[in-house]
Amino acid sequence: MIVVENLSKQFIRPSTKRWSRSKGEVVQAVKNIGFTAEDGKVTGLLGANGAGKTTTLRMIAALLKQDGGQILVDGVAVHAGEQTTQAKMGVLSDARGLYPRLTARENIVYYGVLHGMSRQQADQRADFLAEALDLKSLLERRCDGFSQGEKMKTALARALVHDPKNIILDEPTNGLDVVATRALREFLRWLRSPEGGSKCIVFSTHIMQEVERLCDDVVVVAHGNTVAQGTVGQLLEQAGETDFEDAFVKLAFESKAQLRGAV
Ligand SMILES: Nc1ncnc2c1ncn2[C@@H]1O[C@H](COP(=O)(O)OP(=O)(O)OP(=O)(O)O)[C@@H](O)[C@H]1O
Repeated sequence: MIVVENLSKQFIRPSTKRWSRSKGEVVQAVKNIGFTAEDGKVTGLLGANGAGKTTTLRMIAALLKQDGGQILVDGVAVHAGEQTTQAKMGVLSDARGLYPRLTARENIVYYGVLHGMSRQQADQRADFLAEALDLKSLLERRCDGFSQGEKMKTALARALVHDPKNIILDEPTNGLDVVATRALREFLRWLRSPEGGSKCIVFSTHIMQEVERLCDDVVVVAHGNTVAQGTVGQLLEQAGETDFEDAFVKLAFESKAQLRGAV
């Protein structure tokens, strides 16, 4: 289970003016994000471009230090760069970061060994994940030259090699065709089921269909803030709409205008 409370993060974007004395522009990427993602559920972070989804997921994954707020993963506080919570999490970030000279299997096994698995265990797990993600024909190929979708599937298998209880996915269907997207959706449904281990899955997206088809719970993020959380049905009701896209636009953009006005 992942609990996020009052999360905030700003960046300084360096000045583009060569002789400027200013340190740069302050970008408040995350202002106040909070939500709970439960075990056995798929929680979707839904927001427009630049809403703060990736920044939030990177803080949950302990890849980036927050300025304020707290994150608990299975009751343990996340501290950026520390291993404590990383072992409990599988993270697929936007920078897929595979080693191009290694085969898909070597990439997956290497990661497993880093997580304390024996080579044999990691090898067996690579076979299992390759079967589940339709990756078998790629396992012994070097990642150099993989298509976007092939890279994504390999990176996903690598993120799941140590069978983590919590799974963080940043736009996982990016670059996947319709067949691969369906297969991934099926696999995520299995992971959240009791047979698949009742995993806690959090993923970011701006694709409405994905949210409607997969998410048990949706967190609407706008302009660095959580503006709504609930099931698709609850959000439709809250917005007074029958179409989910209309509901999202209402919740995200009308709240965004209000939040901007409040600053
Ligand atoms: N390292 C950084 N330096 C400066 N600004 C940043 C940095 N990382 C993110 N930002 C800014 O923070 C804001 C939120 O970015 P973030 O990537 O979290 O949004 P997002 O919701 O994931 O967007 P998208 O759907 O387009 O990926 C954006 O305005 C972005 O330009």
